[in-house]
Amino acid sequence: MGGMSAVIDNPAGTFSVPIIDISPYTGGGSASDRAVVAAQIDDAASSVGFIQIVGHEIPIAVIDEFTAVMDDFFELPLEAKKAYRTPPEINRGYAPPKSESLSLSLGVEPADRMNDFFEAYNVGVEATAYPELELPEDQYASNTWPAVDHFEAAVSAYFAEASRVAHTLTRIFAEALDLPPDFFDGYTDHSLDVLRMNNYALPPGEIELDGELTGMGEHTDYGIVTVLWADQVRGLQVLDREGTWHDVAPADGALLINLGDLMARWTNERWMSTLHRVKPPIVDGTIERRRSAAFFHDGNIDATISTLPSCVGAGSRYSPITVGEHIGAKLAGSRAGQSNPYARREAQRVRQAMRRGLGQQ
Ligand SMILES: O=C(O)CCC(=O)C(=O)O
Ligand SMILES: [Fe+2]
Repeated sequence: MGGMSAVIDNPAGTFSVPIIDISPYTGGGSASDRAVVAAQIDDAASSVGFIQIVGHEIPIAVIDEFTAVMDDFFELPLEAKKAYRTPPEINRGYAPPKSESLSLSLGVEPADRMNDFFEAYNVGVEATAYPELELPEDQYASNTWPAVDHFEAAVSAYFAEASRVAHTLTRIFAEALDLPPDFFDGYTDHSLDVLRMNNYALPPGEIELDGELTGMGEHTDYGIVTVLWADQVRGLQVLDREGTWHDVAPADGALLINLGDLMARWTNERWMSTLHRVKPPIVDGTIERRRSAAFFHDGNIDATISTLPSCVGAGSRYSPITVGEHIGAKLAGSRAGQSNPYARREAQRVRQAMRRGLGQQ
């Protein structure tokens, strides 16, 4: 297939990402209102793995200020942005276009290894936030803040809100999985959380368009749950259980959430860590700019994730793993170009979808 091909439209009525109002948990609802939300989450997590949430109560002003400083940063010249690069093993700061390959986080080798054209800026939880715990400073690394007016304050304000939403979600998950309400607290009280701000844009003439170029390669997210803010420019695609990719964009005011690998491991795949990717949205032969921000709630680095007793069923598909081991192998794939040998199940699904979907790339 020569050149870049178009993104497919969703076949009408066959796939949708459910919208769930979580206000009974954020605003105080009755036990029965909450039980309804938990049941909806269980259903969506089992069938799609991507959910739109409303009632999250992140103030619009926080989101507006956050996206404005994100834009201010990405508008800087490339050389200025590169001053904020960090070594691949430190998941912080600026990542230029084509410096990462998400499909290597799955052990799927793309033809041209580093072909994801998104650029990103990462901030995360620092070891100094928990002085009594002596957390490893390479994973809980210090943030670098770019010299952009108001950036640190606006990003930190959004980070705190996204973190609150992620913790609320784990409360809902506990109820949905018939666990004690505080079940996840002991796994997430110094959670290794990272906010990745993504910008998908190609400066004219800078990067050759070829058949391999992609916005962000197919991947599953690594942790417990991702809270994803995205603008409404198309590009994000989600793989359904039958192996078909579908365009997904958030409804007005909604945040997308998706479950990561650790939740799939915990639930023995009762809940799905859904494969997704970002295709370049091409309008009149040029790539339309798109932005997103993924808040990854990954759990305590020293927590061990073993299949929940209620989900073992006929046997567990996964052996216990620590959050640190799992996230380390994933990041070595995406950021340092070392193909992840542990993601055989996900890689197999991607290859199957590639074979089945040759006409729909
Ligand atoms: O840009 C998007 O909508 C998705 C981003 C994403 O999947 C990620 O950062 O892990
Ligand atoms: Fe993702």
